[in-house]
Amino acid sequence: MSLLLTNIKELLQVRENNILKVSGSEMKKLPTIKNAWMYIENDKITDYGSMDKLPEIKADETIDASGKIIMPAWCDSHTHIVYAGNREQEFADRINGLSYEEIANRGGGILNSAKTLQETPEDEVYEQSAKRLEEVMRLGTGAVEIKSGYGLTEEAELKMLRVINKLKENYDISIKSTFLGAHAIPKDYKNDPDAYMELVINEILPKVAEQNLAEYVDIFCEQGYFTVEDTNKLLNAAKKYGLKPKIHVNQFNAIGGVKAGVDHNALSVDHLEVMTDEDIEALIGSETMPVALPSCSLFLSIPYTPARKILDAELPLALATDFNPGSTPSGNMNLVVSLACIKMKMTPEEAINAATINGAYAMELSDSHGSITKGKKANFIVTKEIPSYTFLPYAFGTNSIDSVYINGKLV
Ligand SMILES: N=CN[C@@H](CCC(=O)O)C(=O)O
Ligand SMILES: [Zn+2]
Repeated sequence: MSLLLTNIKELLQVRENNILKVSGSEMKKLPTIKNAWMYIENDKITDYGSMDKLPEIKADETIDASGKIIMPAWCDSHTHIVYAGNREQEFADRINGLSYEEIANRGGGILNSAKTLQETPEDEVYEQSAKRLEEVMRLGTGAVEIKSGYGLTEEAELKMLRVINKLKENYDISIKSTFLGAHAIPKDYKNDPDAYMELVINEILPKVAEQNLAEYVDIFCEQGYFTVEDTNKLLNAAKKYGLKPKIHVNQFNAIGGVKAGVDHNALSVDHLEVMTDEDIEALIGSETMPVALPSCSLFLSIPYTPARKILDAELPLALATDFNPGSTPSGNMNLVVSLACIKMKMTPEEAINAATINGAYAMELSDSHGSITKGKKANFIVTKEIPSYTFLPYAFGTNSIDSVYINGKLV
C-alpha cells in the first residue's frame, strides 16, 4: 500500500538526519518544508520534498492536502490510560472546597481508583481502556506510554499490566508499559509503608519481570507517598531486571526525587511543577528527559512546570498528558501543546518539539517516531485548512485535525 500526499501547505518537523532529542535554544527551531509532498509505503515514510521537485511517483492513492499542514503524530510519554471507573465525584468535591490532598487523606484519590480497579473484571478494564486509547489516537497521538499503579496488590497490578499488553497486541500503535506498583500506600499498609515497599520489590517486581510485562519502572516520589530512600531501593532492584526508571517527582514538593532519578540514569523525570535550582543542576549533563504535564496543572490548579527556567538552562523538555482519572481526565495532546504555550510561555516551535521528538525520546522511540524522517513510522496528523502552525496552539479547544495516520493507516 502506498500513499502520496501533495500540495501540503507546510510539512513540519522535517529532520533529514535523525536526532534523538532537542534541547534548550535548539527547541526554538522547527524545520519545515512549505508547499511539500510526502510519500508513504506501507507503515513507513519513504520520501518527501518540495512540490517544485515532485518526482514521478505511481502511488496506490494520492491525497491533495492543499491548505493543510502535516506534522508527526504526538508522542505521549506519560499516561495512566488503563483504569476502571472515574472520579467525577472528587472533581465536584474539589469545586466545593476540598483539596486533592484532603481527598486522598480520606481514602479517595489513587486508593479510590485502586478499589474500583481491583473490583472490576480484567475484560471490563480492557474495554474501558481501549475506548480511551482509540480516543487519543483520533486526537493525533501516535505513540503512548501507559502505567500500572491503580492495582496496588500483586493480583491487580499484574492485571493492569496484562491489559496494557493486550492493548499492545490488539492496536497498531507503539505502546510502552511501565510498572508503577509504588503509586500510593494501600490502606492496609498505612502504618507500615516499608512492608508495602518490600511487597513491591520482593514479590511483585520479580513477577512483572518474569512475565515480561513492563519496560519501565515508576514511583510517586512525594511527601505522603514514597521517599527518596524508597525510590533508591526500588530503582536499584528494578535495574537488576533491566527496567529503566521513568518517575513521578516534584509534583507538590521538591524532596530530592530529580537527583535520585538522574543518579539512576532515569529515562525521564515527570511532573516537575516545583523545581529548585538544585533540581535544575542535577539535570544538567544528564541523559534524563524532564517531562511537563500541563493538563494536570490546569485540572488541579497547581503551578505549571517552569519551562523557561528549564529551557534557559539549555535542558530539553517533553510534554505529555498524564491522562488519568484523578488529576488529568484528558488525553488530548493538542490541549497540552496549547497550555504549554499559553501558561508555560513555550513558543509553538518549542511546544511542538516537546510533544513530538522529545516525547519519543522519553519512550526510547526517537529512531522510529517523533519527526518526518525517511524510514520512520508513517505516523502523522493532517490538519484542516488552517492559516499557520501557530494556529494549532492559538485556537485552543478547536479541533484543527482533519485526519490521523498511524503506521501508515488512517485512524
Ligand atoms: N501523581 C501521581 N499520579 C497521578 C495521579 C493519580 C490520581 O490522582 O489518580 C498523576 O501523575 O497525576
Ligand atoms: Zn502520572
